[in-house]
Amino acid sequence: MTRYYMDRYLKNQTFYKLQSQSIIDNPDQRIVDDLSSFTGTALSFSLTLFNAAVDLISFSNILYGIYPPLFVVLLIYSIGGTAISVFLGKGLVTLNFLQEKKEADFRYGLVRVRENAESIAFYGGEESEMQLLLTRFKSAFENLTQLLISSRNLEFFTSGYRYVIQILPAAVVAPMYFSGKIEFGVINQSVSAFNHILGDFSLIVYQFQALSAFSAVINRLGEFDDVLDRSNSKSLPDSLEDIDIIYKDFISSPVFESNGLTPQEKHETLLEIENLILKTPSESTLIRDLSLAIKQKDNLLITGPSGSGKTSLLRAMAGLWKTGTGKIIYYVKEGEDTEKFSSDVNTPLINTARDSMEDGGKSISRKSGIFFLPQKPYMVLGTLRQQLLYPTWGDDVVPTSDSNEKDVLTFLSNSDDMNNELVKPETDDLIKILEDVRLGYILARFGLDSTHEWSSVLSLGEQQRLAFARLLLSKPQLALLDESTSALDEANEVHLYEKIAAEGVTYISVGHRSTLCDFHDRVLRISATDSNNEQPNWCIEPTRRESSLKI
Ligand SMILES: Nc1ncnc2c1ncn2[C@@H]1O[C@H](COP(=O)(O)OP(=O)(O)OP(=O)(O)O)[C@@H](O)[C@H]1O
Repeated sequence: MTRYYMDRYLKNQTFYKLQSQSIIDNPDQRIVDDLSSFTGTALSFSLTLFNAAVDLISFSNILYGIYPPLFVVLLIYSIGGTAISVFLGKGLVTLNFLQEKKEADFRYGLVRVRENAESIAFYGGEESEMQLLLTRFKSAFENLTQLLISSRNLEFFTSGYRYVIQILPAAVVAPMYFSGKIEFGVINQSVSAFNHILGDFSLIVYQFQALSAFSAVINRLGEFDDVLDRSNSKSLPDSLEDIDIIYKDFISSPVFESNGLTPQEKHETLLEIENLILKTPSESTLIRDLSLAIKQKDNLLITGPSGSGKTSLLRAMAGLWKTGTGKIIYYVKEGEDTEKFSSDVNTPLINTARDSMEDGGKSISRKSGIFFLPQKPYMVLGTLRQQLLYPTWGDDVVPTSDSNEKDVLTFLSNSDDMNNELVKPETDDLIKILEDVRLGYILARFGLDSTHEWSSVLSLGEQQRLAFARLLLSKPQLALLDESTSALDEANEVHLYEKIAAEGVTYISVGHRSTLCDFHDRVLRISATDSNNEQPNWCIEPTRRESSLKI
């Protein structure tokens, strides 16, 4: 079940949608704790139910044989008891549900302190953190108090229910003994049979607290399941308003003659954007009517004031945001995704991003030789080698310490071959790449195979260079760089751009620095939208480098 839920959670960028739109609380807790309680409790309840059924069949015969009315009274008593306990304990389901949520919120608060330890320490924010955490803890504690009070009331009833009835079998059967109808041993026999049947009929009363916790778990899992289904469902059509991401065969891409200087050289288009209107999820327009084409080695710089929508444009290109209209067309090299793209040049197979991503839930970048470097460098948990191989050779990110482990837990291993096009780099290649991005010195410090908290032990600039090392290893056709050199000095910035250009990677960068113009051919300037003005809020200009080439 864990594998099944994680699969759907990571498919189609569902984890991103859940997080960015705050659709559901604590999915991690649902996958770890709720699944564990669900399977454990479901198993133990099934066994209890089975035991009760066998018990009931065996002892009903005995009791019914001794005195049938006793059996009927017992049945009525347990039905009444069940109804009262359901009435008394009905609040427990909600309280258990909230308890799970509040404890998970508290735990998440502590995780955030751990993850942002340095920033909090710099701010000296211990007191505020303490207050925030105490608020969360208090909320969980108060809910637990309510839960205990409700449980106590229910427990009073359950105990009374259990003991008050004990006198009944003896009281009913004893006169029969004194009148000589039955033998003495039958009194004991009837008390024992009575108690067994009472236990079987009173399953709900005795297990009410466990059952209410179980229903809270079922509610949380059900809610999670619905959200995952909605996010992954093929049957849900994208609204007509959505941005379409389309893949076409690279061969079908329009061929452009390059700028008059080298007429014999031809450049294929890698990306076309047609009439794109980009909106935030809250529907405010960021970019109006954008159309552009990116051909090979035609590097574009996107600039504009903070908050104008530069990163959002990359989000739309990555398929993370779909709000708006228009088309984003990628021309993918033949063979990059042979099972999906027709080799027939005349009838190139077109897929929307939705269809494409349904196939094993792979992201756009994984499918089509496109590499995104996000604004916040991301360091995976693991060794330096795993940092470098991420995400292109993602199956190597999880080391198996025990060679038998894979055979035993086959259902846990990922059968998808993540990238069979590219040859996996050897140790020497990794060392060379580190030196290429001027990170050779961290090898001496950490080695390739020791595990560290990389986002703490590496500076931001080092993490950005490591991200470039990943890019260079993946050798994509097109790289989308979101302020990915913002923490670097100019010398390193120049060096990295020269490296990716030398690898023949076409790139689109987002950035504010004027020095970036030197590595790009055109600039797309986005300005803030004005609700009174329906004109496009962007323009494309050649950079100084491009202008000087023309002169
Ligand atoms: N999940 C979201 N829901 C609603 N609005 C959002 C969301 N994420 C970002 N925005 C808004 O969209 C606008 C554009 O954000 P974006 O991150 O694209 O800006 P940017 O141009 O890259 O800015 P910067 O240069 O500061 O990085 C901002 O006004 C931001 O507040």
